[in-house]
Amino acid sequence: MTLLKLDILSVRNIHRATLLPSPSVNFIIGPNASGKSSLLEAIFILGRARSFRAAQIRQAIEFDQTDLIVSAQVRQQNEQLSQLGIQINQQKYDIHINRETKSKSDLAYFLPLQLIHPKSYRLLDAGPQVRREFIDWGSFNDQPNFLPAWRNFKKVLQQRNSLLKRGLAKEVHVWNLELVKYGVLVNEYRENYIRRLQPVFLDVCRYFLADVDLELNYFCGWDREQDLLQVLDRDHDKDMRYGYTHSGPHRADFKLLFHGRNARDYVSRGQLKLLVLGLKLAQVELLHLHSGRPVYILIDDLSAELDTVNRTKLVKYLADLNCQVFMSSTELADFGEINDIENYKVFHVEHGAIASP
Ligand SMILES: Nc1ncnc2c1ncn2[C@@H]1O[C@H](COP(=O)(O)OP(=O)(O)OP(=O)(O)O)[C@@H](O)[C@H]1O
Repeated sequence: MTLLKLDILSVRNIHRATLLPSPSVNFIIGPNASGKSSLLEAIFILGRARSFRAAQIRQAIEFDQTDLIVSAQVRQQNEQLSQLGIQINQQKYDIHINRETKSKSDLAYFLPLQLIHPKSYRLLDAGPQVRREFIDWGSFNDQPNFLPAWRNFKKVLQQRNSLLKRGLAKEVHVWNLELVKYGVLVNEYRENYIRRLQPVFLDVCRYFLADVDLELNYFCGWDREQDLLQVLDRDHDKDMRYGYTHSGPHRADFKLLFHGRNARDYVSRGQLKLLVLGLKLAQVELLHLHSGRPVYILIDDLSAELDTVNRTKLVKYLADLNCQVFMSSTELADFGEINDIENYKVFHVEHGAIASP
């Protein structure tokens, strides 16, 4: 799939822009505060109906404007052309794919986006929520049945926690079976995903980091020696006392072991960045391998902390991936040696205006 044409209206300092991107690598360059991240944010909004920088998507609407609009013409794998668009104002959002109204999850499934931006490098050393989101993004794209199981699990968990807070012990017991039913399912999808991701991740890492011993160590959110139902029974008094559910897939996490030790405590910042890139690119590769669905890759501010050799390697790797890539930096030289890359385009951003020479 390829984004053939992109139209942006009122996304931060981009008042109006139209782009005809390369199906391969697109370099976005410009001085600080010119609007490079805003351009990537516009593409992200088109695929996820949210911002990657602001908690409220309406913060991305240009000052003094009421609505933002991002739309695109996409060529699908079967060569069919599709139109998709999103319009957002202070109160609501409208998503359309081929003139039909769609949901956020339809959009996310239609336009799988992998975003790598400065905060992404906190994947391994931030709290577990970001790692669960990482696994869930992969599981969602990998298994169509993951999303309904995950939604049901969330609903049941909320219900159970509300009963715990109200001290309704009998009712809590009734909900345990439902929690186990969906919790076990969510966990199966996640475990299956991590199992298949691991070898792809090792391959990607071998390209960037020679000779490293790496292992993804998944924790499902409860003591695996016991059934989740037994664990809920065991935790019952504690759950009642604190008013929330202590064990279950909502506590899942993973560690990356680097020569047997927790990577985040031992590797250099550059290595940490390469490992996170390895994890994110492994997700792209797996999706591609498994379902043939290409992923759009957005990389904001590539240059920080990677040396020129690794930047050149990364750009070469991305150019060979057969995915459409958009990446930003202040200078073209920040992308390393790009002479061997075929079919790339450069977009200059200045004061919110985007030009391609
Ligand atoms: N809602 C908004 N409406 C208009 N302008 C905005 C809005 N939000 C932010 N801006 C401005 O848009 C400009 C572009 O910001 P952006 O983060 O896209 O720049 P950038 O080129 O990625 O910069 P850097 O290289 O410093 O990361 C900034 O001057 C910012 O203050």
